[in-house]
Amino acid sequence: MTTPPTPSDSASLATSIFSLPQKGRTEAEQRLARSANWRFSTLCAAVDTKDQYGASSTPIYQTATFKGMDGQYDYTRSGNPTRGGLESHLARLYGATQTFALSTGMTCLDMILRLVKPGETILAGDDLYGGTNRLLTYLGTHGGIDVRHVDTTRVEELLPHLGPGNKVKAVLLESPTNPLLKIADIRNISKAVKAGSPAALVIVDNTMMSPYLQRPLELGADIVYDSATKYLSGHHDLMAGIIAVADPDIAKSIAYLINSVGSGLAPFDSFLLLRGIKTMSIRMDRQLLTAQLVATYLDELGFLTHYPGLKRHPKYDIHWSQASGAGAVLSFVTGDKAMSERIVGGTRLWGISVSFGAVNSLISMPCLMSHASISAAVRAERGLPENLIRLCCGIEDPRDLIDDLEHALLAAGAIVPDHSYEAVSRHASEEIYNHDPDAWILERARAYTRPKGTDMEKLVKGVQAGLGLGDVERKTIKSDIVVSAPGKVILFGEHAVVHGVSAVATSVDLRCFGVLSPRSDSKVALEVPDLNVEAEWDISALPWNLLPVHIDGSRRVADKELDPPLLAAIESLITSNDVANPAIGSQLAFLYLYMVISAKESNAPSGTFTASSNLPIGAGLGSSAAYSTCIASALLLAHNHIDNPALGESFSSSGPGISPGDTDLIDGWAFLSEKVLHGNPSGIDNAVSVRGGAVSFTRSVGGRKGGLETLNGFSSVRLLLTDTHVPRDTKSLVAGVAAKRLAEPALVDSTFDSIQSISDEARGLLGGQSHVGRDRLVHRLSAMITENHQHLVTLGVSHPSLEMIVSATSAEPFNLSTKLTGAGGGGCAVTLIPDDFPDTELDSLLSTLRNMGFTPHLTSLGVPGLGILSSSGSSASPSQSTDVLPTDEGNNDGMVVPKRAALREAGRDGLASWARGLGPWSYT
Ligand SMILES: Nc1ncnc2c1ncn2[C@@H]1O[C@H](COP(=O)(O)OP(=O)(O)O)[C@@H](O)[C@H]1O
Ligand SMILES: C[C@@](O)(CCOP(=O)(O)O)CC(=O)O
Repeated sequence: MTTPPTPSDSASLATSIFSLPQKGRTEAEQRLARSANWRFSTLCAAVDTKDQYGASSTPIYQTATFKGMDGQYDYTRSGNPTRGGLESHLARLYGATQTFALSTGMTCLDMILRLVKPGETILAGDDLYGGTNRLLTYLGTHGGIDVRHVDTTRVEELLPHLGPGNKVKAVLLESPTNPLLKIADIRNISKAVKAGSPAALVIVDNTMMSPYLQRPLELGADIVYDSATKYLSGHHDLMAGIIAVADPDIAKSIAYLINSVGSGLAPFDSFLLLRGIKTMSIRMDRQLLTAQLVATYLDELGFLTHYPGLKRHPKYDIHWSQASGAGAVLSFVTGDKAMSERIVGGTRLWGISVSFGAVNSLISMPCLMSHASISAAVRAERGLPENLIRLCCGIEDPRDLIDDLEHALLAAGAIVPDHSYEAVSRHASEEIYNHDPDAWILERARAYTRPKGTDMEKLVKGVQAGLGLGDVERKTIKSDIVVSAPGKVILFGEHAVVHGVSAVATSVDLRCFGVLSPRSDSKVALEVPDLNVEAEWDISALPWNLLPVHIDGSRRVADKELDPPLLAAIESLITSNDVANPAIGSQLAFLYLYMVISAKESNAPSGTFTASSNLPIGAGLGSSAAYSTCIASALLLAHNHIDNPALGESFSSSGPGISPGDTDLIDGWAFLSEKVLHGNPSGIDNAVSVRGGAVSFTRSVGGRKGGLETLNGFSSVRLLLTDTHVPRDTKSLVAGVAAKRLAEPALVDSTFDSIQSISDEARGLLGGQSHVGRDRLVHRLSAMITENHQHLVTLGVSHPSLEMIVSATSAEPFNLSTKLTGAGGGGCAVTLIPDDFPDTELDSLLSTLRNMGFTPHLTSLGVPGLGILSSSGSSASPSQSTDVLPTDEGNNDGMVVPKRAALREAGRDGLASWARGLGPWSYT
């Protein structure tokens, strides 16, 4: 590996602004003169601030106008002291006569290209940033400008377009290019253009380098621009662009345009940018070091890697003759688009995002993201591989970045362990890193090899062989399976329902969402960001020998009972140090279902299940049933035990998407998962979550017949759900009621009888056929809510926080009826809101509850049950495991991210719109 020259060794800056006369200088001018020999880092940090109070940081002049007739400033569109301070600071960094700070890098290009008139020609590179390409295309089609793309890595390609009679006004270059890191010889191109077309302007987009590493004005360019959103700002907290020019006449024309259009940078952003610039060189030093390590690592592993810091880069010498660093962006080719998607989706520390230059490291697939606005045909023509991955290094510890990338490469099957390699100890590895990072990275790369061939099956086998699994043929999941299921609110009958009493419940518009995505490394993984769960297991390390003999994997029936030895064996696999109980429950339920539904090791697919929910977890709204429904349905789909509506087997846009037989099967397995989580659940939660709508549910107990009846009169009822935020555990509350029944059978049984009468009346009133008037209906429901709550108090499952809500809502002026819902002991309360309850009082009730520290939710009731995504995302091929998300960023027309990552990142509030944007769903 070559050690590139450090940027601080670079030649001193051009000094046009330092050539002031010696005599009669002010203090500021003297300082400026002395600074002529300062090195770049010093110049970055030493900002000259002119301020009446001597502020050491440039103040923000957040004003549109300035008073008076003869001051330096009058209107911020034309000039502003904060922006002016930034611009003079930048002029020193760029070695420019003048710089301009604008709202984005693209605005810079827009201003510059307004110097080109209709009929004139722009010669532009053929591997340009997608946004540049888009603007050039627009000018070609709407501005009457002749835009020609040429390979700017070859000076001779430009020559035929130059010379007498040509109308070339602008030659637009990037070096290195983005994302292929091609190098243009800026010095020689500038010379050739000056000789052939003296009127033409050489314009360089310097964003990939920043003035720290490359200053094209010193190489003969006329205009340089940078997207300051990248390295100059460094924090991705602002957007800005900089134009730097040497020739005062060009500066005048550009100043005229900026003032006319009003594209100058706002004062606050100018301030932020100035602050970012002060640390630019130290940030970049770390970024360059990491990029060199990552590029060497990928290169050593045998990936075609584009980075001008690699000695074998075809234009290595030219690059280092004009720049003092290789930048923090590199790209590499895997040869397989689906594999690239898996790698990108498999990283954690590398954020999936467009842009670069910030303190955080980023990973992207340019063809799907930053360069999506270039058509696939043009991308192919310009040699931009669809599977190209771009990495933008930040300032994190390079060891963590390599760990994360290595993990993703392994999980994607892009590399496999090399068994001939004898690993050094972790301690030795750290020692090597501390003394010689270059040697360390070579050592890291030696531990792996790339599987031969790019064919998926070979890759899977290669991974398995690498993990010592010989020729085990695993079942594979073809592509992402995406599901969702709602929570529920029990209106009457909780707890009693466990003992055979009927209960009345409805689904609520808060859901759990799950994505089961394929992997090819013989591991199964669970990610539940809401509970900080990120766990993976080697499939071969699961206790397959303990599977009960009756499980053979071919049955279309769910197990009714848990197998305690199997459950205990799974429990022992879950590391429980410092993980909260909900996290353990979610892993147990998943792994248990994963094993019993797979039935045998060879049938167990390698995949990652990711779940996230906008239901409050453990608050009595059925979060566990929604989660259980998601895992059961996703696993059944992976095994083809139920029809996949995405494949059109049972889906029609008008008919029901999921058949009644499949619905019952999912419900059965979801119930088993509920048993893992709760011990002895009644089954009402999963019944409602799977089927949606509203139901009256009776569990079959002691030979008595159970049943499920749909209720259609629910939708008209308004309910308020209030979360106390008091945590509780359904399993122990249910067990507590069972214990009370043993201790006080007469009291508990008579309470159950009373609850049964309430549920019976509610079923009659809400079944849809009741002829009772509206007022009477609401009046009866209110009375029954109050009564049912008292019975739950008798059963010992209320909580002071719930009683506070009951009192607050029943007090004047509200006079409303409230009960706990679900297991109680905290969790949520439900309040009936009559039709004529005034909005003003509702607002006042909501703020009363909030002031008490509770969170009220008004949600829709009786919503659809289990949903399965029917769009391409869950069908045909692994390469479709991504979402196109609309984005406001001007860089691209649509950002594509793996579904799993999108789900993780949607956040509680973004889940519903993420799911809506995915495409059509089939519901039970
Ligand atoms: N979105 C989720 N992802 C993973 N596990 C979950 C999720 N929601 C619930 N669980 C599991 O279910 C348990 C909560 O169940 P429970 O106490 O019945 O609450 P709820 O009344 O909300 O269903 C959690 O402790 C956790 O183990
Ligand atoms: C208490 C119970 O009746 C309802 C479940 O309540 P929760 O949503 O887990 O709080 C238990 C059950 O029916 O399984």
